[in-house]
Amino acid sequence: MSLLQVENLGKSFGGVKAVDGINFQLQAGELLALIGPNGAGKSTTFNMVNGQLRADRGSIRLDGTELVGLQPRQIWRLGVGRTFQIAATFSSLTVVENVQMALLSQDRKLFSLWAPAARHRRSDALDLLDRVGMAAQADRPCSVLAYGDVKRVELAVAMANNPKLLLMDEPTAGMAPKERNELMALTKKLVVERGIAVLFTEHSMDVVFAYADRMVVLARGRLIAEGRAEAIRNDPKVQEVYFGSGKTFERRGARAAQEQAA
Ligand SMILES: Nc1ncnc2c1ncn2[C@@H]1O[C@H](COP(=O)(O)OP(=O)(O)OP(=O)(O)O)[C@@H](O)[C@H]1O
Repeated sequence: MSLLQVENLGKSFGGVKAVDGINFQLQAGELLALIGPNGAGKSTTFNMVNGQLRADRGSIRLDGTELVGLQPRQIWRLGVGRTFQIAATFSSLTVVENVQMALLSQDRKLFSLWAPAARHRRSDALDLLDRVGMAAQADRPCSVLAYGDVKRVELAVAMANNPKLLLMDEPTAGMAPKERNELMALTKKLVVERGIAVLFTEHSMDVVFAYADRMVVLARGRLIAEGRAEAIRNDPKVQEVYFGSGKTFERRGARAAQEQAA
C-alpha cells in the first residue's frame, strides 16, 4: 500500500475550483514534486494534506488513516511534518536549542519551563544536527547563520518529529544554485536513509528534474500529467501550460544541476 493516497480531492473558493478531483499516491522513500503554473492548485493541495484547509470532497489517507477532517496538530502527530518557504526557526535561540524545542514539542512537554528545556535531549538534538551537517554550529544563535544553514536546521527540526511524510513548500526559494543543490542532495539522502516520503512544491525546474523521483503536474486545479522526468518533459499538455511562462524544460539545465549535485 502507498504511504499517501489522495483520491478525488477537491476544494473550491466561491466559484473557483482550486483543486478539482485529483488523484495521486506517494510511496515511502520517494520524492514527489507537485508542479504547475501560478494558480494551479499546488498550495491548496498542500494545505489540505497538512490540515490547514479542509477538503470539500475526496480523501487523503496516510498509512490507511483518513486525514480529511483532522486538525493540523493531529495530522502532525500522525507523522506529517513540514518546512516553510521562508525558513521558520527561532532566531534568538541557538541551533541546538531550536531542535530541542522541536523534541520537547514531540514529547508533549510544555516549554514554559525553559531551564530544564535547555537540557532536554541535547544529545538527540546533536545527532539530528549531525545528520544535516550542522553539529559544529550547534551553539551558535540561528540569527547569525547563512540562509542555507538555516534551511538545514529547519530540516533537523522537521526530522525531530520522525515524520513519515515531509511536506516542503518551495524548499529552495531564495537560495543560490549551489546551496539549492546541497539542500536537495541532503534531503534526498535523508529520505532514502530514513524511508521518509517527501511531497514538495518548487518553481525551479532544474531542481525538480534533478531531484524528484516523480512529478505531478496541476493546471487550473486538474491533474494533467504524472510520471518521471522524461515523460513529463515530453508531455504536450505540460509543454502547453508552461509555454511562455519563462520556465523551460531544457535538458541542459537539468543535467547541469545533476552534475553540480554529483
Ligand atoms: N483563500 C482563498 N480564497 C479564494 N481563492 C483562493 C484562495 N486560495 C487559493 N485561491 C484560488 O485558488 C486557485 C489555486 O490557488 P493555489 O494558491 O492553490 O495555486 P498555486 O498553484 O499554489 O499557485 P502559486 O504557484 O501562484 O502559489 C487560484 O485561482 C487562487 O486564486
